[in-house]
Amino acid sequence: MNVRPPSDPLITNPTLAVLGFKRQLIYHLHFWAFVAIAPLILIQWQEEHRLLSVLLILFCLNALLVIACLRFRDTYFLQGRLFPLLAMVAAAYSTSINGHTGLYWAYPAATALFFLLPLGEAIVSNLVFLTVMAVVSYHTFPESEFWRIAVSLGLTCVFAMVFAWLVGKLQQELTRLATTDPLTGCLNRSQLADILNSQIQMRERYERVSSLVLLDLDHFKTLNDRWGHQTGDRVLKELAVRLRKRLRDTDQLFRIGGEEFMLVLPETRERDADTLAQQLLTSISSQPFLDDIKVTASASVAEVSQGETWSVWLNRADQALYQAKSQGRNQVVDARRPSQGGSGTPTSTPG
Ligand SMILES: Nc1nc2c(ncn2[C@@H]2O[C@H](COP(=O)(O)OP(=O)(O)OP(=O)(O)O)[C@@H](O)[C@H]2O)c(=O)[nH]1
Repeated sequence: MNVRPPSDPLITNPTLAVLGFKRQLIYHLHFWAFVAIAPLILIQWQEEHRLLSVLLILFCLNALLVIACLRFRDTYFLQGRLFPLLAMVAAAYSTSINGHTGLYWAYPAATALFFLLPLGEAIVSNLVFLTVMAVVSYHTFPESEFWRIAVSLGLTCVFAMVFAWLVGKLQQELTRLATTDPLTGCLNRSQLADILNSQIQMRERYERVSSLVLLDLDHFKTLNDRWGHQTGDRVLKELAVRLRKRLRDTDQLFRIGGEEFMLVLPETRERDADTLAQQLLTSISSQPFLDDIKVTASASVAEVSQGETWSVWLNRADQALYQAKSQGRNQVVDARRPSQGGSGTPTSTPG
């Protein structure tokens, strides 16, 4: 898991907000576990439980390393795998030699697993842990107590699992809500910079070329005025469906303004993006929306160029779209390259 911390306290990217939450959780679990466990090293050492003391020393060292890596290197040391392993082994061993005083630690250990490991891994680890604890308890405590321990520890695991599962689902749902446009289901602007930047990196590192298409409905204000805002909304919804039908799984569709959409097309040269844009404009103009509303759109195409930033790339596409509008609409204009002077290249107008 990448746990790069958000440097800006006013985060606008939902993915970064979730990473920030996970980072805090990992940080606090390790910090407070360290505070609670460190004194026990001395106590167990004085009681001549050397092996347990060594396990606790390893646990505390791991906690310190995780905290230091998060703080100074923005990485998650060994992906948090050592905490659950050491906590489970130490709790089981401590129960076998200390009885109840060791058993108490099994409860926080079982709970912590669900917040540190991916859910599937946490469930498997906890099943192993429960089995080990059941065997140890069976040999350490009277039978009546063994059942109480098995059921109460099992119930603790179920509660923690349900809670962690729901928090995970809530995170996913909130991220989805924050990254998509509720009307059309397209991506909104929140991840625009990240996604364009990732295409730029593909260009810089692997010479893989992506293009973007901006598409804007023509005279949408007139449509709204004539048919009403709700009908306008339904047209936008239908437009998103038509666009999505024509795209590949790897393409991404954004709604970046009222009636303006952006398509990010990985591994696509300007020529092919232009062909696609032409086909999209034809599919919009040739078939009326909601059965009898005729609509046209204008589009621009821009292939990413060496060394440009996402905002320059988008700005080139914007200029070309402006040109398509000013030249009469219902047409595609290819953006001029940074090295080229003059204006963009108009391509054919759909029939
Ligand atoms: N129905 C609906 N209308 C919207 C929404 N968002 C923005 N609009 C409207 O879209 C219209 C955009 O108008 P303009 O920017 O003038 O663009 P246009 O009329 O399409 O003109 P050109 O782009 O120059 O062809 C405005 O009337 C906005 O109110 C929306 O979510 N639903």
